[in-house]
Amino acid sequence: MFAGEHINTSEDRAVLHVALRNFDDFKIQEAGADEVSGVLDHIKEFSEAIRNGTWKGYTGKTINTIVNIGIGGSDLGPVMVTEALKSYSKRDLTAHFVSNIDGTHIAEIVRECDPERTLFIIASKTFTTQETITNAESAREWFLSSAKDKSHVAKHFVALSTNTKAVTAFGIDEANMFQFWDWVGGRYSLWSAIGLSIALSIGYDNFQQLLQGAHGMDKHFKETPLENNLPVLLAVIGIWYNDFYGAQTHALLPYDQYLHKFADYFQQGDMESNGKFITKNGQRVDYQTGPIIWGAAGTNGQHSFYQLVHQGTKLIPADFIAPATSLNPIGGSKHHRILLSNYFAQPEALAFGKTEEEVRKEVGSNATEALVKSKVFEGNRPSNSIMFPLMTPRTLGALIALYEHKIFTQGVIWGINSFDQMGVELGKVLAKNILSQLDKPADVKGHDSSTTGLIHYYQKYRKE
Ligand SMILES: O=P(O)(O)OC[C@H]1O[C@](O)(CO)[C@@H](O)[C@@H]1O
Repeated sequence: MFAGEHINTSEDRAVLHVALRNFDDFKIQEAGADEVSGVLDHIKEFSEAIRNGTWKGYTGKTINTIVNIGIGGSDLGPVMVTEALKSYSKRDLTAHFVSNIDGTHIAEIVRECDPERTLFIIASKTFTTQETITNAESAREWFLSSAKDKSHVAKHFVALSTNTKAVTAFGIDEANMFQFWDWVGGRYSLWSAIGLSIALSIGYDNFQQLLQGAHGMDKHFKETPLENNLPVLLAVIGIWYNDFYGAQTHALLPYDQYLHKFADYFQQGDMESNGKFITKNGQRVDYQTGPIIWGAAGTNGQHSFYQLVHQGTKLIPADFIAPATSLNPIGGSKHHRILLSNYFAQPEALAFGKTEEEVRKEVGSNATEALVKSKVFEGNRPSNSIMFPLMTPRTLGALIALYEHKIFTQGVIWGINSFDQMGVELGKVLAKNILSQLDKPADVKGHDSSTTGLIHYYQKYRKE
């Protein structure tokens, strides 16, 4: 990866998100790698102009709302990071994120926007993604219904993409396009121009700190012997439970409200990378690959799904993640001490459980056998605990890079290509065909009876 070899073999591409946060440390030979700092300068200049109010909207007012329109890697990273670093954000610059093709998503967001003061950021590596382009067109329509004049689009729409031709065809000025390169995978793109909404929200200096933190983890990953290498340790522990103990899922459980989108983010990061049954050589694997990633923040999960984690029939390895210090130490950090007492208690309960003997002592001799058994915790349920001093941009950068390299290491061990995503294509192709058949029942052809029946039902009951 660091050498710039085309390890994304199916697409014949290098995988160089590490080049986006390199700071001239590693020598990387790949077209575009020397353009990274130029794009960072563009991000700096633009984010400062928006934040200090020198960039004005079409009526001369400053921008107070940004709307990132993107999906998958062009959405989840910016959403997760702006939430995680909200404490560092410019509070009078509201950030919204539109991703879903469901019109409700954009309709509800633009309700909260003033066209004179809103900047739309169209984030799409390919600039062909149906959801993003449709949402962007609707945003432009909404904007022009107030602004009237197409020349005003330049003040309110920018693009983050590798596809200059499609961006200019959409009507966005090339000067308002932030470039990146095909060696940046979508789910590894928050470090690139796709991070513009992050820089706008937390400021360029903090964005740089985020990159620095990731770079620190890159160096650790590249230079540390395997037995002390954090991404490698996480990777092999994960493989141990996945491949040798039959664990189907892996839970990400941050005890930090700011990380409430962390599991969503790594659902794509991990499952789109390692959800594959074919090796790089085209063989079908005869072992398990990527786990199902899921999770939720804080103690909320304890009051919903932890019952199954503690006493269910499934083995669920989990990562518990927490900062030692809260950015909101209200009540003299009363909340944080309670939160952390739970963060410490849960892995302990999972590991050591409660024996039948202990339960008997607790419930007394009058308790029924059924009650005794229902209170037993078998224990021996595995978890990793990750703790850091404080949530800062630098720490978050390192934390994200830790998981990125964990996923990469697992992919290498499983012999799969963690950097393509062929599995998302079939659904897209079928949907395109179905879209062309939705108008008339007579057009619905070539499907199984279930699909045909469903489309006919829709055609009968839809109201235009
Ligand atoms: O940035 P783009 O090209 O719009 O793609 C969005 C997302 O779609 C995918 O290609 C497939 O879901 C992701 O890998 C990617 O992050």
